[in-house]
Amino acid sequence: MEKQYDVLFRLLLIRDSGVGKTCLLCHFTDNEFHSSHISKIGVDFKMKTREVDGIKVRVQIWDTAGQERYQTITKQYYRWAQGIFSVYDISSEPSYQHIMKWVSAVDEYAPEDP
Ligand SMILES: Nc1nc2c(ncn2[C@@H]2O[C@H](COP(=O)(O)OP(=O)(O)OP(=O)(O)O)[C@@H](O)[C@H]2O)c(=O)[nH]1
Repeated sequence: MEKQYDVLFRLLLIRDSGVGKTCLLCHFTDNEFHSSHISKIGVDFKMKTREVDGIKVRVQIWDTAGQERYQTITKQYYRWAQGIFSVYDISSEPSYQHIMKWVSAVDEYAPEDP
């Protein structure tokens, strides 16, 4: 059977509820946009594979719930992420201002060099 990918990257999307993390991911993987907002429970992921210079690169992107009540669960996923995207809503100043809260969480739970 042909190898599906040569390298795998695990990436994570974090930050406040409703900033558009799920939409960003759906657009990247499926080129879709959903106008409804159903708050995520816990975590979910999508994958996309692209060939770069003859190497099949798969990205597995984990989408985390932004609501405070799920933070205990979602922070468990920081530790094995190779990259973390900090997403905010450009039309919401508070969502931008919360950056320090999320940076502190990354410092605490992610590996040294995510
Ligand atoms: N106008 C506009 N609306 C957007 C955009 N991105 C997301 N939305 C809307 O914002 C709302 C929230 O988007 P989601 O992607 O569900 O937000 P989320 O960050 O995943 O939310 P949680 O799952 O609660 O953490 C939805 O109603 C989307 O349709 C955008 O680029 N433009």
